[in-house]
Amino acid sequence: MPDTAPPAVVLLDIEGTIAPISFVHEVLFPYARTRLGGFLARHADEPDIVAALAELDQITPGAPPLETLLALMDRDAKLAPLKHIQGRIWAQGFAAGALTSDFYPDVLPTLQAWHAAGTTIAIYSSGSEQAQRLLFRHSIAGDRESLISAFFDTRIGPKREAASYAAIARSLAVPPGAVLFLSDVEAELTAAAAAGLAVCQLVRPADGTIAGTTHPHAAELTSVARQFGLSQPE
Ligand SMILES: CSCCC(=O)C(=O)COP(=O)(O)O
Ligand SMILES: [Mg+2]
Repeated sequence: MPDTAPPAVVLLDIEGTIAPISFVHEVLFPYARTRLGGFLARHADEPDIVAALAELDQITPGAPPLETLLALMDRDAKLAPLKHIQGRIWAQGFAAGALTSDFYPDVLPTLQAWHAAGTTIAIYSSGSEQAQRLLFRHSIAGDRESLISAFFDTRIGPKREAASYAAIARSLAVPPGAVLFLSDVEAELTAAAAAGLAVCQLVRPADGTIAGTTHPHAAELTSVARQFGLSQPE
């Protein structure tokens, strides 16, 4: 057992941490990409889409929105307006039953055990808050959104900047040291550690993640639970 108290809050990344990279890149991203043109044709006059396109226009002034969004998708840009539009398209896919979220097998049972033990669980992903909620609502085990107390996206700040993690701890009203952040990306963990969070890298064999040398690592959430004194699923 670890000699420090278990974290009060576990903050989790999505892609590569709780959901396979292949699901995000081979299912979600293509789903949004192929429907983007039709979506814009039907929804470009809705207030949230007008706002997202206006934000994009500040990045690439005067460029056609469809071309800009496709180019941003091609380089996997983690920009809030792109993420908002992807989230809106995925919402239609989930509602139609064309999409079901894919979590690693250890994820939902372990989150359930942590939640039952009173650990606060929060998400921090580049995906929009709406998209994050959809993922939990449409799990293969049914609606699991209630496991999660807070959802953070890049509106709170970039994932590779320490200030974002300090802002998340403030928003959760806990000291940074009470939060354990889990991600597959070393640069995100380094930023979180600089803000005073405890961190652990998820090194998922299925994703081919390479363990860094700086932070503790684990192949599954059950191993995270062992290392940090959190509950185990039954
Ligand atoms: C429904 S969540 C989609 C995740 C996403 O859009 C993405 O870019 C992955 O980013 P993460 O910060 O979770 O690695
Ligand atoms: Mg990730």
